[in-house]
Amino acid sequence: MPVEEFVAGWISGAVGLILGHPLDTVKVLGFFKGMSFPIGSVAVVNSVLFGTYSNSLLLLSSTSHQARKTQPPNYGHIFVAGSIAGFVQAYCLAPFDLIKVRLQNQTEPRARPGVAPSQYRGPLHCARTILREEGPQGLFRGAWALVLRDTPTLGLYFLTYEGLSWWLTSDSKEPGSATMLVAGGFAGIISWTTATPLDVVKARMQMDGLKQREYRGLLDCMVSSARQEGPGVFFKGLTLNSARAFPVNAVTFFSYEHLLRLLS
Ligand SMILES: CN(C)C(=N)NCCC[C@H](N)C(=O)O
Repeated sequence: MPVEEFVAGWISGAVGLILGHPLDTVKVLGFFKGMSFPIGSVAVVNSVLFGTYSNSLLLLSSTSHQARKTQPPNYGHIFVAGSIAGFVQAYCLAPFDLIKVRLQNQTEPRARPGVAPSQYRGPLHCARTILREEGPQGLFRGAWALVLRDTPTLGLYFLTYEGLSWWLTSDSKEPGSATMLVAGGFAGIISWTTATPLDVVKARMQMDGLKQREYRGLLDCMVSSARQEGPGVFFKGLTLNSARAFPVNAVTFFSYEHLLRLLS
């Protein structure tokens, strides 16, 4: 199994996250809060994402990453391989994403005189508190919403990247850096636009375990959110998601492709 895609995915994920974390935290609350933690986790999850995608595509279409640049694989294979990767990485991502959202939602990162201290002192304390108060399943709160959010949208993510790359590159040539940046950026925007409704539901399910449980499940969360706030509630954060998705994923694919060329 080629492992260079896992290594390139790991490093490119870290590079993309650093660029996008401030906007991601503004979407949830604050700025560079809680970035140290997702750097390690999102980089690993990105490694799982790109490594699983590339090896699934190799199994489905028997074309290696290098060969795919001269002969385009079947777009159906790309979508299925991307969806498989989306499903697998969502389970790896779930506990890390939950801790990130809980930390980002804290208004007071450090105790101040006269202000009630935040519930979590950091990622490890957050994980220990969730395990103690909500049990092991507490670390997977919102996991189903994450799986439903990422499985189809990551199929679309890789389909957009491969399709645009192929369309922007003249025959039998390797995609240039500008193509990687543009195709990666649009892959990010299109996938995050379609992911936003379930991204909203996921964040609500992840915060639900904090105090008294408000939702009886994923469907109840969707129905009561729409009933209380109108269908527009599912597009909260769309602008921020899209604004951060272009640069983050442009840089992610750019660094991934160039690292692969170095490593293989
Ligand atoms: C729509 N979704 C969930 C995605 N496109 N995920 C894959 C890209 C993740 C990238 N590190 C980012 O934060 O945008």
